[in-house]
Amino acid sequence: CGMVCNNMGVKAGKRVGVKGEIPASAKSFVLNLGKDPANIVLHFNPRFDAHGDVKTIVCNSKDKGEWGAEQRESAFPFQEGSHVEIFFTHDPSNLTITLPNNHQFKFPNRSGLQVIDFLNAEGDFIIKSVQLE
Ligand SMILES: C=CCO[C@@H]1O[C@H](CO)[C@@H](O[C@@H]2O[C@H](CO)[C@H](O)[C@H](OCc3cn(Cc4cccc(/C=C\CN=C(N)N)c4)nn3)[C@H]2O)[C@H](O)[C@H]1NC(C)=O
Repeated sequence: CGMVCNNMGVKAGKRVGVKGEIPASAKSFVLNLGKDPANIVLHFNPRFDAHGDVKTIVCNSKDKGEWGAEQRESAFPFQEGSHVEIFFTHDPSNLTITLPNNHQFKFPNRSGLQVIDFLNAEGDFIIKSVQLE
């Protein structure tokens, strides 16, 4: 599995910037943000070709280990074999995700999580830097 960050202490209004490499053979990658692995406020899952989804961002949440309802985004500014930077910020109601082409979308903060302490990457993404600002 990929990199794991704990105790990040990212409060509402602060931003997390994740830089990483997407390999040429990428099918799918995940960035999870939340409190811990069982309490994910945003499961961010761009799918190049996975689970029947093609070039679709699937987002979800996990509360005490239970998945919520999926939300699909049509914007897909990702290419296999590239370097990207993705920004995440949150407030008590929503997370705002800023994608490489500056496209933004929101995902509800279903748990109302105040502080994002946990970040991990799974699948076809090699984290190069995590910036807390
Ligand atoms: C239509 C049939 C029934 O409905 C489907 O049912 C699936 C199973 O429930 C859901 O799928 C699940 O959706 C969840 C979000 O809701 C998570 O994403 C979960 O994955 C959790 C996960 C896996 N991982 C490891 C990982 C992640 C990415 C890549 C790799 C490995 C390599 C790939 N690279 C290659 N091979 N080069 C490994 N981390 N977290 C995913 O299985 C589908 O969305 C859903 N589709 C729809 C339309 O409803």
